[in-house]
Amino acid sequence: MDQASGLKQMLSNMVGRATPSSVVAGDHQASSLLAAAPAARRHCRAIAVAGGKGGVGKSTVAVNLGMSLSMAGRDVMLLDADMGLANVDVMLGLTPSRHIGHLLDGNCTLEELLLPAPRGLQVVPAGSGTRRLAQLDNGEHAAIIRAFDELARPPEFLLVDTAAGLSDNVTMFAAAASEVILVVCDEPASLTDAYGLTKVLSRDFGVRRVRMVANMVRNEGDARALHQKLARVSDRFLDVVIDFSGWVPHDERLRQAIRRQCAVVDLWPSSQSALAFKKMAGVVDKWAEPDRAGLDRIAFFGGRTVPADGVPR
Ligand SMILES: Nc1ncnc2c1ncn2[C@@H]1O[C@H](COP(=O)(O)OP(=O)(O)OP(=O)(O)O)[C@@H](O)[C@H]1O
Repeated sequence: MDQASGLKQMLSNMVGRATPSSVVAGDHQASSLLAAAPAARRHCRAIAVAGGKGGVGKSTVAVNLGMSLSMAGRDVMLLDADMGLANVDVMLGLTPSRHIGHLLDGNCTLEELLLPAPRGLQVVPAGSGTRRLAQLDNGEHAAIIRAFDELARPPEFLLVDTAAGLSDNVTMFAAAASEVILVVCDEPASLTDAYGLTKVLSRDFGVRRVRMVANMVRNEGDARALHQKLARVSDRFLDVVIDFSGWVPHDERLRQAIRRQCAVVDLWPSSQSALAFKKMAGVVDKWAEPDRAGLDRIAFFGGRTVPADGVPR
């Protein structure tokens, strides 16, 4: 067994045995957006938003992309996976009374954790200032992943806002997701950290494709140049494709929205950054179904679909 298969097997085993008693399927809060869902079966997919470096805009992209998909009529959850240093709830002005630690301790179900955010988005908060959450072991990460996979009615999209760095906290969630968005900005440390994360995901977890989003750039030319820099090195040394999946301009409106604890796509939908997120959501919505081969049960929703009647198969 090679290293990647060994790790996958290990994670798979953990997923199989680590579910806390509280992590059970229950009633999913009805989403009014379902009315907008097409009659066809809806696919459920998890998208990890990562980047390696701190401060590059991972949470910003996760929140605004998630809300843009929600505004387009999709059923979207956002998991704040920056355990112990959560900030999605702060960015959106939400006041959670419970967090993922309560789920792991068996004190609530995942459904009870869901916090309604504006525009139909549902947020799963991670605790802040909680050392225990910052030190979760892989069994606990696996239990969180499994809780989503056991939802009676999974969402169409789960956005997972990951932490900075290369810890298991990041790699577990990114490896379980069907897609990884790599947020990169035009700084050497952002490029090297993004490359480092891609290397670990490809070498140790068999990830074969990541999607790069350039953030805080001046224009599309700069964004594509940034992508070229990263793709050139990874083409040479790694067995992974880095797709260009969009760019977000540096936008003072976005900063102002954050200060007001709002998503810019909600507060100023005509701003440059909001338009970029809207366009990105259109691209993400059209991504082909991920190839789940070899991912076994380490899965946020692997292969699951929900038909328009809401009854999972
Ligand atoms: N497109 C943008 N235009 C202007 N400012 C931005 C943009 N994207 C992000 N920022 C600024 O960068 C800050 C950091 O963004 P964010 O918190 O999303 O980064 P992060 O990668 O999630 O950080 P961490 O790893 O520390 O959680 C934001 O508070 C915001 O002020």
